[in-house]
Amino acid sequence: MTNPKFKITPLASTGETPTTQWLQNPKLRRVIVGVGGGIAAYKICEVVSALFKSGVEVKVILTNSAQKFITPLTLATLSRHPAYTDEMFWQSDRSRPLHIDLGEWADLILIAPVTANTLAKLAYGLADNLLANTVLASRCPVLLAPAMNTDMWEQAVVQRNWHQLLTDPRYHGIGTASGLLACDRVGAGRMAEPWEIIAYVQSLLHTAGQKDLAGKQVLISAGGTREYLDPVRFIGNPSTGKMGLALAQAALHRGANVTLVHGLATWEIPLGITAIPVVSASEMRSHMVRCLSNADVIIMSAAVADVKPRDYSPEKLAKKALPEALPLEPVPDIVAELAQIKQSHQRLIGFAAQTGDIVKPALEKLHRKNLDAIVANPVDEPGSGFGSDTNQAVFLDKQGQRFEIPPCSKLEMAHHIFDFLTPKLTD
Ligand SMILES: Cc1cc2nc3c(=O)[nH]c(=O)nc-3n(C[C@H](O)[C@H](O)[C@H](O)COP(=O)(O)O)c2cc1C
Ligand SMILES: CC(C)(COP(=O)(O)O)[C@@H](O)C(=O)NCCC(=O)NCCS
Ligand SMILES: [Mg+2]
Repeated sequence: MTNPKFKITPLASTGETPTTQWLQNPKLRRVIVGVGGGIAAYKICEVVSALFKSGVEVKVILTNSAQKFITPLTLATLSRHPAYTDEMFWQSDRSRPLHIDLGEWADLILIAPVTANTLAKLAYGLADNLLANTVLASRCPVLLAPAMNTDMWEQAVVQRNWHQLLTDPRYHGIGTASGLLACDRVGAGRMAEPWEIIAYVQSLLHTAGQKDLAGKQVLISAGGTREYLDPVRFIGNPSTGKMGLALAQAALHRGANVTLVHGLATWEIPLGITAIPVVSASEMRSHMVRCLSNADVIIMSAAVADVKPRDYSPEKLAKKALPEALPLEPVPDIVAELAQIKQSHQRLIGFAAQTGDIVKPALEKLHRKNLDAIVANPVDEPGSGFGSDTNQAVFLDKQGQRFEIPPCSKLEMAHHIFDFLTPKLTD
């Protein structure tokens, strides 16, 4: 059965987790979801449903233990395919072994939750069930999202298996979060959330699992800055940092080490990203300058307030004490300063949020601030700019190359930018 391409209505934002990022035209679209026997398996129903709705074709394999937690019927119904189990693995009415068919079919295998048991099997190449056999009978990328009790996760043998597996370029790992576990412990071992897993899958379908940013340091600024007049009033802008978040996710999923300096993000930070929250432009400046020396790629997608109130009152000003005209002064021009102090091998990309003609002012900013490239972003078009989950842009570089990024998810736009930049990076 083929999967009709559904038109996706973006999920409503809760303001706490980023909404799911969709790729409109993933190059690859066949995903096997392998489910291990852990309580976090309950979250995989949402992943399977969301992937199906995004136009991805999904087939699910459940281990015997997974079936103690969720049923094959649920996952068969959500994926619109049979849910595959060890019982089917041993059936004698097939013309070809099931694990060979499934292994050849898959563009990507997601295993979530990965149990300590399945991790050990994968690390040692054991193959005593349908899932492990399918992994060995395929060559596509494998994305692992482990979940377990903290003591289990922190066992030397489990950590050894985890790190061992990730040395194989085929494997991508999301790692675990710290927080409340089902055994009431608070610690490491929580599975990544569905929105993180889904974005990772979408990225790997775009890149075919290429870790083309492995060993690279990517420094990104995101979100709006705030310049306070007193403790309750500020000059700011509507930037939510979603574009910077998408850039950070795309770079992470391509193997980079990512540092994200962000102004007041309302969303959770994905696992694996080093995040530095800031409020004002001068705080953002000091972190960007401090982190600059290690970076191979620097992307300034933050919307920095250009000016700040000249005077700051540490006490809330009474309404009647507010001045009629607010004296302003400029804030540091972060991108211009980074352009001045960066070395020639470092690539600096700016963003220009524009209305009306987006190209002319962006080109002017590219040259005036001596950037390597600029992303001209029409903030007055529907479905692009501040707060939206989609975007569109014109990418311009200082060599005069130019390409248009049509309306797409911010994650997809981030991948278009890295598709262009990455081959040009020096080793
Ligand atoms: C209630 C319960 C919860 C469990 N949760 C986890 C878990 O979160 N992570 C894990 O690695 N194992 C967990 N286990 C143990 C696995 O189910 C067990 O190791 C099983 O053999 C895993 O099989 P599989 O890797 O084939 O799915 C849990 C077991 C029970 C009974
Ligand atoms: C179990 C759960 C998915 C619950 O998540 P939730 O608090 O978001 O509902 C999360 O705590 C998790 O991923 N835990 C790791 C696995 C675990 O707790 N295993 C059982 C410990 S014995
Ligand atoms: Mg500006």
